[in-house]
Amino acid sequence: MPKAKRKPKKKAASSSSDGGESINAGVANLSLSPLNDVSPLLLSSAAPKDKTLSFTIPYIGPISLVQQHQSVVHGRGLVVTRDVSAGECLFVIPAVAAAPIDEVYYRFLDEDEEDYDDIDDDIETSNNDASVVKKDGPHLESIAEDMLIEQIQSLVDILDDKESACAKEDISRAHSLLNAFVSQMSSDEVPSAATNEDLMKTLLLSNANTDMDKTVLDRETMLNIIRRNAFGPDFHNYDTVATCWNTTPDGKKYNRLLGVYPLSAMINHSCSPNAVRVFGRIPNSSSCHPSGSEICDKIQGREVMLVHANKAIAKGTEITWSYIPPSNPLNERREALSKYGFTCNCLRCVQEEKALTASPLTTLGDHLPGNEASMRDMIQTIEQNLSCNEIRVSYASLYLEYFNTALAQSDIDKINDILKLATRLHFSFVACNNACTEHLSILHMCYDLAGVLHTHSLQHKSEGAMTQVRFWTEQLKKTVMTRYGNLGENLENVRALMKHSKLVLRRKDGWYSVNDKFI
Ligand SMILES: C[S@@+](CC[C@H](N)C(=O)[O-])C[C@H]1O[C@@H](n2cnc3c(N)ncnc32)[C@H](O)[C@@H]1O
Repeated sequence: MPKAKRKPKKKAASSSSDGGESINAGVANLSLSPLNDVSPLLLSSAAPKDKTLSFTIPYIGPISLVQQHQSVVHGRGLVVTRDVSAGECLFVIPAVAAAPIDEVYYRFLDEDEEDYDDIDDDIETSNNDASVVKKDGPHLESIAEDMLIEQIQSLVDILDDKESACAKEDISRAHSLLNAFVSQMSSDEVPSAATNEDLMKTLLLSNANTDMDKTVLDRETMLNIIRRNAFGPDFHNYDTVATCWNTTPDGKKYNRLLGVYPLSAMINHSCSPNAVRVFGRIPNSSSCHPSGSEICDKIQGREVMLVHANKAIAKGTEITWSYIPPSNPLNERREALSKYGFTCNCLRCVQEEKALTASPLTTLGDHLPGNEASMRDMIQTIEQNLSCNEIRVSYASLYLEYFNTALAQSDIDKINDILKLATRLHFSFVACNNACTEHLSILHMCYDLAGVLHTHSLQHKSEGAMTQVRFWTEQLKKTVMTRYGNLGENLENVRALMKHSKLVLRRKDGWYSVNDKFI
């Protein structure tokens, strides 16, 4: 199915001077009660089985927002306020505004196609039934964006209606949203206003009673900000979600489509980051204990972003994550990041540049897609001439492609060979990009292959491969717990999460490598 591609979402540079402080003030106002464990949020919409677990949302952990700080790579950024260990939760926040999945789903199924004709030029019709119109990814994306704008508009109306007794939480969300938007505008674009409410009205209300003859944040500007800052679907792009919704009777298995998270927009990029984010839904139960119970009612059933450290972070160090899929070579990452308006000079980029310059092979030749021998040649070149963690991680997609092709006609020698290569790749991921999507893919594959070797050894009464199985179980468990939190140290939870990530990552045609989106 041909797709009209949207530009990747871009995070904008921000030169506003007041946005950071306002958001900082917002953070200070949030509840700071001790967090025991939020990881059950990831597992189901039901209440956690363990009644002793409690958590506080929003949870703001050992982080602080700083501006023009020596340890921050650019502008504002988040730093940790104490030493943090791998897997520790840094913060958990709900979206300030989000496209509610249920409503998007029903609108997706019901919406009159003509409304989206302008952006949707390749609607697929079913071969069997010409009356069934199948809608595609761009169509779905525009529904999600429309709904997000509606949400934003309803928050704005809250500020416009001073008489109404709005919930404290809604007003604070509206202020957060304002800060998020203002922070994405340059200072000369931001009109002067006496109060936040006036500024919000000036920026967003079409009937604003202000001196401005037109709203500054019109629909197009708002869409631009959303596209640069909102977080879209994880694991999947809009096309895969649309396909699932078109083909599965009860296809509404996705939790979240598009949300704005102002605090997260303060995080700068690194190709070798120290943080990773996942999403979960707050259970519809009374088991969350926010500082105000009014907030608790409001956030039940809502999606939250959970951010964990993926390695140990020393006090005062900046928190970073990757804006782009991390397992691309240096030149491709640079090109992708140029759209965000900067060149990354993180340690991984520097090391990779050094390795490529020092080697007689400054570039690696193209491999023939699907050709096992040519992929193997390229991997051999890497292993013999350029072997370092950074290079290996940067060619992880090639390794994955090779593994998938080679495993299609697997024999035991090949499996052993692949496990050896994958072991090196695993440790390179631990060093450069611990617990990212591709890392989990590799680990699931190794775990499965160790199982195959073990079965083979039992059948052939050769030496058991149990040590391999134990090793990969431990590696997988550790990585899952880093990515998704400590899961209450509950092995059942870890298993459930491992099952979940395997389901998402395993495809009919092999292990999944992320091309245009990342999680
Ligand atoms: C989401 S914002 C991050 C917060 C930003 N520092 C601020 O002050 O608003 C993204 C912008 O920060 C800058 N940025 C992020 N990571 C960077 C990096 N590694 N090197 C240089 N600039 C970076 C870029 O201007 C990018 O468009």
